[in-house]
Amino acid sequence: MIRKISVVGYGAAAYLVFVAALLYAIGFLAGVGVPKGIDDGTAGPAWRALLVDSALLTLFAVQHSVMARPWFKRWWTRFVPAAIERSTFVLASTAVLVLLFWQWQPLPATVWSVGPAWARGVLWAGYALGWAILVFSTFAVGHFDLFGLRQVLARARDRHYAEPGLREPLVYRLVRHPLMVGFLIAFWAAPDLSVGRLVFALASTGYIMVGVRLEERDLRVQLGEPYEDYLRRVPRFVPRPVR
Ligand SMILES: C[S@@+](CC[C@H](N)C(=O)[O-])C[C@H]1O[C@@H](n2cnc3c(N)ncnc32)[C@H](O)[C@@H]1O
Repeated sequence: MIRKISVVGYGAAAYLVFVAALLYAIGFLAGVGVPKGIDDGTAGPAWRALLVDSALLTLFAVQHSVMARPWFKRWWTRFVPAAIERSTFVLASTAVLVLLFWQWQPLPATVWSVGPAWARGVLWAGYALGWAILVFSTFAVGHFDLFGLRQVLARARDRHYAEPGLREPLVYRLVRHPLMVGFLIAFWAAPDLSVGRLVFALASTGYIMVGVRLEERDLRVQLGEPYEDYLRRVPRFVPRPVR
């Protein structure tokens, strides 16, 4: 009983800290409502900031790519109980994000600053829309599986947890990676773009381009012909025009 409570508690704690980190990310990029935004802090030499920021972004990409691969999951579930594997992934992602928010070095020089109030309004709306698409897509593809909650609850009920098969709800019928589309919109819809935010947006966009290909390669193996068919029917990022 104590073991089951600990498993559920661990899963719930991992989920809650991740949600907190995601909320912080929204404020961090926008530079509002958080103690330290992406352009805050004392600007040191640009070369040092570039080095530190690139290292932080690389750490996130490596953690996310390696820990999400099936071969890594097979290996480390020999040490970590399968029920908390996803929650531990979520917790590790949060730890890297916190490190990034904390250690990010500002590069505050302006790349662009949009003048007209209406255009700024459109970009702020785009920023909000990007995050909304992202959150909506997590629920479409399986919010509770994605963040490890279904896995810990299955363990608490002595039920077998089976990974969900191919899903094509709502937005996943329009594009294969709506969640990443949400990120891309949020990263680029900036009324004011500093060099630091440009570095963040460029590196994240590059990583998304690589990350989705790794995910698709795994899903081809995992889901077989139905996924091959899905790849043929549904575009990666940009919906096909309605005919
Ligand atoms: C963070 S989500 C991102 C999903 C997708 N790349 C996107 O941008 O919307 C990653 C998880 O979604 C799962 N996934 C992606 N597409 C899926 C689909 N069509 N049906 C079921 N699971 C999917 C992957 O197996 C992976 O565990």
